[in-house]
Amino acid sequence: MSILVTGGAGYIGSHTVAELLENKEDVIILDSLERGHKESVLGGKLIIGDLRDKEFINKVFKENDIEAVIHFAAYIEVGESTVDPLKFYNNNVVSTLNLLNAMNEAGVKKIVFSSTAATYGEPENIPILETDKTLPTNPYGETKLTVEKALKWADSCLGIKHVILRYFNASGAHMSGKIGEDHNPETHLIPLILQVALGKREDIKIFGTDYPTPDGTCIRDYIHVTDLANAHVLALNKLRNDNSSQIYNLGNGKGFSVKEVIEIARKVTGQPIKSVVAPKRTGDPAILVASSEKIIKELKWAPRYNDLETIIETAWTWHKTHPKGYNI
Ligand SMILES: NC(=O)c1ccc[n+]([C@@H]2O[C@H](COP(=O)([O-])OP(=O)(O)OC[C@H]3O[C@@H](n4cnc5c(N)ncnc54)[C@H](O)[C@@H]3O)[C@@H](O)[C@H]2O)c1
Ligand SMILES: O=c1ccn([C@@H]2O[C@H](COP(=O)(O)OP(=O)(O)O[C@H]3O[C@H](CO)[C@H](O)[C@H](O)[C@H]3O)[C@@H](O)[C@H]2O)c(=O)[nH]1
Repeated sequence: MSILVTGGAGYIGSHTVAELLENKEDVIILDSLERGHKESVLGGKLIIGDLRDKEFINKVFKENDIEAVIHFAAYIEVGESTVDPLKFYNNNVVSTLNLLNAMNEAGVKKIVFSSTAATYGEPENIPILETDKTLPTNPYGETKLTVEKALKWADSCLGIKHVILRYFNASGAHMSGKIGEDHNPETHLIPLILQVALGKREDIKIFGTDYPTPDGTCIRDYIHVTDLANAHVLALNKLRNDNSSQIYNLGNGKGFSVKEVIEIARKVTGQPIKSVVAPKRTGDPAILVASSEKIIKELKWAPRYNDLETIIETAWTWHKTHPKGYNI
C-alpha cells in the first residue's frame, strides 16, 4: 500500500518524500505544482492535480491503494493570508475537507497534518507546550487551527486518526545538496539572508528592533527540514502501531534573534551581509520557542542537525549551487 503525500513537491514535503523513500515506503505525491517543483521529487509516483477539485481527489483514492496520508498542501504565507483570507480558507480548509471526505469514502483512517506555531498566536509561556492556548493572530494560523478542530471530529465521529505536527521555523536543506528551499516569492529570513550573501539582494531588512528581547529583534526556533521530515516517518509509524491521535510541537527548544541569525550567516558564508532596520511586520510575535519534549519522549524523536550554524551551512550549500532555485 502507498503513502499519499499532498504538497510533496514543496519544500518540507519533498524532504519528507526523500525520508520516506529511504525508509522503503511506497510513495504517491499529489501536488498542483502551483508553488512546488517537480524537480524536487526524488522518487515515487507524482500525480499533478489540485485538492480543491473534489472529483480529482476522489479518483486518486479510487485508483490507488492508499494506507495513510501526509498532508502538506496549503498556502503558507502569513502576509498573503491577511490580504486574501478567503483564498486561504478555500485552499487550507476546504481542500482539507475534500481530502478528509475522500479518505472517509475510501476507508483510509490515518493522516499526518502539517500545522504551525502560528496556531498559538502571542504565546503565554516560553517554551510553548502543546496544551497552551491557541489564539492565532492571522488568517493563516486560523485556517490551520480550523483544520485541527475538523480532525478532532473526524477522529471521534469517523475514526480517522491523526498526528498533528506544529512546526516552528523550518530551515536548511537536504544533506545530499539535491533539494532545498525555493519558495516564490520568498519571505523567510534565512533564504533571504543568503540571497544577500549571494549578491542577489542588496540587504536584509530587520523587521523591528524594539521587541522585548535582549537585542530588540524577534526570536524564533529554527528546525532543520530533515529533522522535521524524520518526525513524519515516526508519526506515520505511531499511527500504524497504536492507532491514536496526538498533537506534537516540532522545534529545537532554542531561540535565536534575527540579529543572531544574520551574524551566524556572516560567519558561515564569509560575506558581510548588509542589514537595515525596517518597520515591524504586523502579527509577528516577539518570541516563539517550542517545547518538543512530548515528541522526544513519546516518539523518541532525535533531531540530528539542531545546531543553527549547521542548519545555515546546509542552506548555504543549496543556495550556492542553486542561485535561481530549481531553475538552477
Ligand atoms: N515553511 C515553514 O516554515 C512552515 C512552518 C510551519 C508550518 N508549515 C506548513 O508546512 C506545509 C508545507 O510548507 P512548505 O514550506 O513546504 O510550503 P510549500 O509552498 O513549499 O509547499 C506546499 C506545496 O503544496 C502544494 N499545494 C498547495 N495547494 C495545493 C492544492 N490545493 N492542491 C495540490 N497541491 C497544493 C504547492 O504546489 C506546494 O508544492 C504547509 O502546510 C505549511 O503550512 C510550514
Ligand atoms: O526579511 C525578513 C524576513 C523575516 N524577518 C524576521 O525573521 C523572523 C522569521 O521570519 P520568517 O518569515 O522566516 O518566519 P516566521 O516566523 O514569520 O514564520 C514561519 O514560521 C511560522 C511558525 O513559527 C509559520 O508557520 C510560517 O508559515 C513560517 O513561515 C521573524 O521575526 C521576521 O520578522 C526579518 O526580520 N526580515
